[in-house]
Amino acid sequence: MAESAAPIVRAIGLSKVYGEDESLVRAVDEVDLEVPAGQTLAVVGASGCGKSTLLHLLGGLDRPSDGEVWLGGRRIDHFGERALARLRRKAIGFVFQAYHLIEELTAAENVQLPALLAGVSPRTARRRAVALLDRVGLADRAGRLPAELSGGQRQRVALARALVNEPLVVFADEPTGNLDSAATHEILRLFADLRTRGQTLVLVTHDERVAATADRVVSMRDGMVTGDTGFTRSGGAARGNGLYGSLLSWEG
Ligand SMILES: Nc1ncnc2c1ncn2[C@@H]1O[C@H](COP(=O)(O)OP(=O)(O)OP(=O)(O)O)[C@@H](O)[C@H]1O
Repeated sequence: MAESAAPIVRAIGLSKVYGEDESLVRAVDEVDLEVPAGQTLAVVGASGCGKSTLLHLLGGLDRPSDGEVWLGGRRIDHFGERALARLRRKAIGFVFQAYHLIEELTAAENVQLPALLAGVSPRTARRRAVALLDRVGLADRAGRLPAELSGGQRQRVALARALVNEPLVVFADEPTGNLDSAATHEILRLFADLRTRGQTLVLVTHDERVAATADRVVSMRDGMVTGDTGFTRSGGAARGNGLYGSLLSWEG
């Protein structure tokens, strides 16, 4: 079908330059990339090669110096700030190494927050949070503050939060970077579950165990893509609801 042909994430000649003259850094240098619906892409490479910058550009957290970013068939790199913020809130889930949970809010409140900000009713937001915390194995921790949770538990809350608006794509930046191997294993199990459900996922990682779970691994050096396994698994079934619901509501 025509709509399944458009990749969820697409970068064309994507570049980000910092500084100028002698201090000029090509953090991302003319990267072309496509991630079809339902695929998991891992981006690997040495520290400073541009992985996080690439992820930030793809997720609309940062603006490219040159090139194009497309999400769900729409070009987003020249969206205004408000449209970008709305897009991030409704159509993208982010998971960061440092969790970025709000310390004053309980696990359930942290998960609900992006839904409330996206205009979902409190009742629905609460229902989604309960279901997602259950899915990540934390139903019994819903009322705890982040400080009362382990690192692995915090990251599972962050993952539940990333999913609360049924995003088109989840971007994860070193999601296991602060975790021990048991907690890493648990996050990998949840990523595997996401793949089964057809969630498109792009993750940046140093960890070979994490990269090994992806359908495709792209390696970077000096801002450029220097290796690419290509997709090794045919695309999962893209979920109807979240996918098209998110698309339709971007500019709402
Ligand atoms: N705001 C900025 N200003 C100037 N240079 C920057 C900025 N952000 C990143 N850089 C530079 O861009 C390059 C790529 O950085 P980036 O953080 O994307 O790399 P990375 O591969 O994610 O590294 P790490 O694995 O250590 O997180 C580096 O040389 C970095 O110093």
